[in-house]
Amino acid sequence: MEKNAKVYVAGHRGMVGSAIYRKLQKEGFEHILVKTSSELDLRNQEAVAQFFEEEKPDYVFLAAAKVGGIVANNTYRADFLYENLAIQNNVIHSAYVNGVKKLMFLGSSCIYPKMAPQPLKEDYLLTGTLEHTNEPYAIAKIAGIKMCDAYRDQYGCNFISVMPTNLYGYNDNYHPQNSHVLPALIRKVHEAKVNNEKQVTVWGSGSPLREFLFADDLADACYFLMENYNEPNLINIGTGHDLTIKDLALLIKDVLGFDGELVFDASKPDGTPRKLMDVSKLHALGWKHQIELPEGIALAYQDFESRY
Ligand SMILES: NC(=O)c1ccc[n+]([C@@H]2O[C@H](COP(=O)([O-])OP(=O)(O)OC[C@H]3O[C@@H](n4cnc5c(N)ncnc54)[C@H](OP(=O)(O)O)[C@@H]3O)[C@@H](O)[C@H]2O)c1
Ligand SMILES: C[C@@H]1O[C@H](OP(=O)(O)OP(=O)(O)OC[C@H]2O[C@@H](n3cnc4c(=O)[nH]c(N)nc43)[C@H](O)[C@@H]2O)[C@@H](O)[C@H](O)[C@@H]1O
Repeated sequence: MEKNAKVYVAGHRGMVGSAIYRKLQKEGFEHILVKTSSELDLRNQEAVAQFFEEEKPDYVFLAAAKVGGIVANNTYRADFLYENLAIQNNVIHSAYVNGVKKLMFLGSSCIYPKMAPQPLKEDYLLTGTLEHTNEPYAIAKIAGIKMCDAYRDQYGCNFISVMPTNLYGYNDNYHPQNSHVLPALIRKVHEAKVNNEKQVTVWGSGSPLREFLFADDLADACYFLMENYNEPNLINIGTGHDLTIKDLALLIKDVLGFDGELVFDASKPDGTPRKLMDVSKLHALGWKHQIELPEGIALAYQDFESRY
């Protein structure tokens, strides 16, 4: 990407979008285009078409989406399907109509079959049934991947799809019900500590395994792939390491300095037993993550404390 190119970051206020925005600023890009959802609702096809017609961005990072944890996905099933399909259909099609040089679509590790072999290879897409709790969201993301590849086949568009693992970091969502596990546990452990409570409730059994990548590492990977990856088909982005939810909770207790007990709420869903990404394709290209979990949790906690 030329430093004087016009780069549109859709979702620049979100955890991922803001990390990509920071990365582009650090790399010296002069024309970074951003819009809040109240300035430009990406579900509005006409508004998106007009925006692309007027602005004609050269590159697009599509980091705008309706995003949430397992309970949010399972509660707002229609919204996760409709809003994500609408956003990505409008942005990907308008990018084609207006000759965008390259677009990056962000998917998620939940696109893979619930019981796929681990670690998850990119080829496992559509080889089995999905996890029920986030199936609408996963279907939307799979549609986005297929749309990028179809526009490449028919119109020669250089639209790439990247599949990040579970993410955390600055500007995360700490909503008590709708957030992902890592920010939710930071919030719950913090509140137990400051309120002198003796225990913290962890959803599910604690036995599922999850992989976590710091969002600024993801932004670095997105920049690297925007510069170096021009192929059809998706590419995984992760650390290649995972841990149980129970061990994650114990680590967060340790980093935050809370000595209370963990209590497990079996009424909440476990979701996919494991979704460890095979990141050999990305490593072969020459990219590897930098921030390990203990350091990342400490950084995220500092951010949480500065905002709440
Ligand atoms: N978080 C994770 O663990 C994770 C893991 C894998 C992949 N991803 C992917 O990474 C991307 C970003 O996720 P995130 O965690 O950064 O989410 P986030 O923090 O919730 O940010 C989502 C962003 O999307 C924007 N947005 C939502 N609806 C919109 C609409 N109708 N019109 C315009 N903008 C809209 C929001 O804009 P405003 O702030 O202006 O309202 C917000 O900035 C998504 O594609 C997600 O699937 C996330
Ligand atoms: C990357 C994201 O992965 C998401 O799946 P997924 O990792 O199970 O989503 P999470 O909400 O992060 O849940 C991961 C695991 O953590 C457990 N967990 C324990 N305590 C909590 C808590 O307080 N809050 C939350 N949220 N979970 C908690 C949860 O039951 C589940 O087994 C998908 O729903 C999204 O679509 C997206 O793909």
